Amino acid sequence: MATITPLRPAASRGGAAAGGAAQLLSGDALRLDGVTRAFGALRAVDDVSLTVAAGQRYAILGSNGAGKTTLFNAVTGDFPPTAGRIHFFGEDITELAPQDRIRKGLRRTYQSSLLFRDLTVRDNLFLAVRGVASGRFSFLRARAGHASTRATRDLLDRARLSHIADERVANLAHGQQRQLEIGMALAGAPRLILFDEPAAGLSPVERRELVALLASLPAHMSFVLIEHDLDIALRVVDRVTVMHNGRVLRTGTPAEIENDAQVQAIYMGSRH
Ligand SMILES: Nc1ncnc2c1ncn2[C@@H]1O[C@H](COP(=O)(O)OP(=O)(O)OP(=O)(O)O)[C@@H](O)[C@H]1O
Repeated sequence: MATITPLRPAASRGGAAAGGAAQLLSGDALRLDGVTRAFGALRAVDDVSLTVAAGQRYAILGSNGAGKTTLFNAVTGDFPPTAGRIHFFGEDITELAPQDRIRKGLRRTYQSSLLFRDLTVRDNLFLAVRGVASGRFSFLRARAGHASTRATRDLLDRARLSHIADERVANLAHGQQRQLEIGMALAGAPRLILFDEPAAGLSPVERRELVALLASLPAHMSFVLIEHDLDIALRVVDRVTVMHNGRVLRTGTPAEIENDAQVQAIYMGSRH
């Protein structure tokens, strides 16, 4: 297997060299202690413990049904854990409603698109900005120069979509739609974003654009990525957890995971 070089090693982002950003990068963004989610007799997530440091980029790998999306649902509160605790920047959020987790700076994207297909790229981002700001979606147009309009312009830049700002979403290529979903997750200064298979269905060119977009996210922003494409996952993250049958099989650096015999046997043998 080819050696994969991370685009931005963790050491280049944190520590004293980061100056004012160092404070933002201290501590843990997310800590899971024995998180379990049962559906009847099935333990879709079974006693998972892991820590995502502030500013860290993290990947969850695993074959179909390993429990990756269920783990995201436990963190966001969509399907709260049936056992275990979740801490977000030091605060226990296990019992919080999903909307309250969003207010604290937690975001996610979904495997299936939640975009408004008949609206433009700009309007989708505008609604995301307004939704986060007010705690609900607002269809009122802000006047030009309003903070929401400025924030929308900033998101267009961040998501690398300024050149198609006024295009209807229905007319976008699949890769551009996934970029837009990432742009919407960036609304309202998130502290941690959970990306659920952002590269699914993308062409090789679109995958390169996605990797560049993820690598360009602000250094203080932590993210956790579910990804089947190992090359993408290992290029953009600092740390990896491999899940199997709801449990943690292995946690380590991309290089450790890449060279782990058990991971290769269980995960890479079934990779698609
Ligand atoms: N709402 C639910 N009710 C019952 N079972 C569920 C529910 N959600 C997930 N499961 C089951 O939990 C297990 C883990 O599913 P999950 O979607 O978390 O896996 P995954 O690793 O994300 O898989 P994939 O890569 O295919 O998305 C599966 O057996 C699935 O059928």
